[in-house]
Amino acid sequence: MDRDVKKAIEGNEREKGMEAMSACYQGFDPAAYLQYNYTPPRADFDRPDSIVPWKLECLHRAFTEGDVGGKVLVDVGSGPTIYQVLSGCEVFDTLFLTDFLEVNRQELRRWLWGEGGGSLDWTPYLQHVCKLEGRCPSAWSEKAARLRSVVSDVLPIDVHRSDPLHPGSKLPGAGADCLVSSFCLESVSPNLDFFNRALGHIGGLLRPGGHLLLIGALGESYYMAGPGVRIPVLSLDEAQVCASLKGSGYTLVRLEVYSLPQDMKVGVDDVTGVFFVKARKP
Ligand SMILES: C[S@@+](CC[C@H](N)C(=O)[O-])C[C@H]1O[C@@H](n2cnc3c(N)ncnc32)[C@H](O)[C@@H]1O
Ligand SMILES: O=[N+]([O-])c1ccc2c(c1)CN[C@@H](CO)C2
Repeated sequence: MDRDVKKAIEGNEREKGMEAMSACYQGFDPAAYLQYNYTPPRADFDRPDSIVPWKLECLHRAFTEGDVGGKVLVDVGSGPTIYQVLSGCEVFDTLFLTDFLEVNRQELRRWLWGEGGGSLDWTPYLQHVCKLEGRCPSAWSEKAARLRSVVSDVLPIDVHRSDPLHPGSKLPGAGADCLVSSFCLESVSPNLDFFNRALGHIGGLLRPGGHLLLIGALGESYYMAGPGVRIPVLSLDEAQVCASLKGSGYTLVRLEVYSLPQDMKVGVDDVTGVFFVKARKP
């Protein structure tokens, strides 16, 4: 087949895949998503084996062990959540939160700068991270103020575009010093080729020597993002995650894996594990 024709077909196939995934996300319900995943048992701060405390511990350690630093932190595919930057906001003074959907960007703005506060009370999260930092949990309002003071903007993003951030919103300087992204790439990629390309696209936002903190689902094929809103997920295992990072040129610093206890399987997805990766872009 003629090379140009093949390329056109491939390009057309990619566009169709992106359109199909975008269509899935039109029903995304931030409040439901938060209820499904960010309330007990998955977010039970009295249970050492709960998923969210595990994620917060991984992030706290990664941001505070001394090798991560700079000015700009970008969270890729923030969704309606802020937990993923509660440690990073103490290290960086310019943060960008990003998401594909306006409903999620609105949810973030409501918590950050709005009156109503948002769909979830993040106070227990702020208190828990204060404890991890050796601070009194009552310092949670100072942490909230810090986060609000360093978030520079809430930006649209599409990881399937070679330049994921819209042209107008260029990052300052040579790009981000650190990227964090949780449950995004595998949840928006129809197949492994999309996943690997998206990993490459977000890598373009990161300066050489910068760090990537990636949280994701293992063994997951779908998740519910609202009543009747079923979103397909690329099912990954640890070996594939490591292979994709290597293929994207990263140096793996650490991979940690959480296996879900039975009572963390609450019927909103079929996830079997969660990975946490700290990697460095050479
Ligand atoms: C499973 S949610 C993860 C939310 C949050 N980071 C967390 O840890 O719970 C996946 C997110 O990816 C966003 N998303 C969907 N398509 C995207 C795309 N093409 N590029 C970037 N983000 C996308 C969705 O809007 C959603 O907020
Ligand atoms: O347990 N959790 O903390 C948690 C949080 C978010 C998500 C999951 C689990 C599993 N599904 C993903 C979507 O692919 C979203």
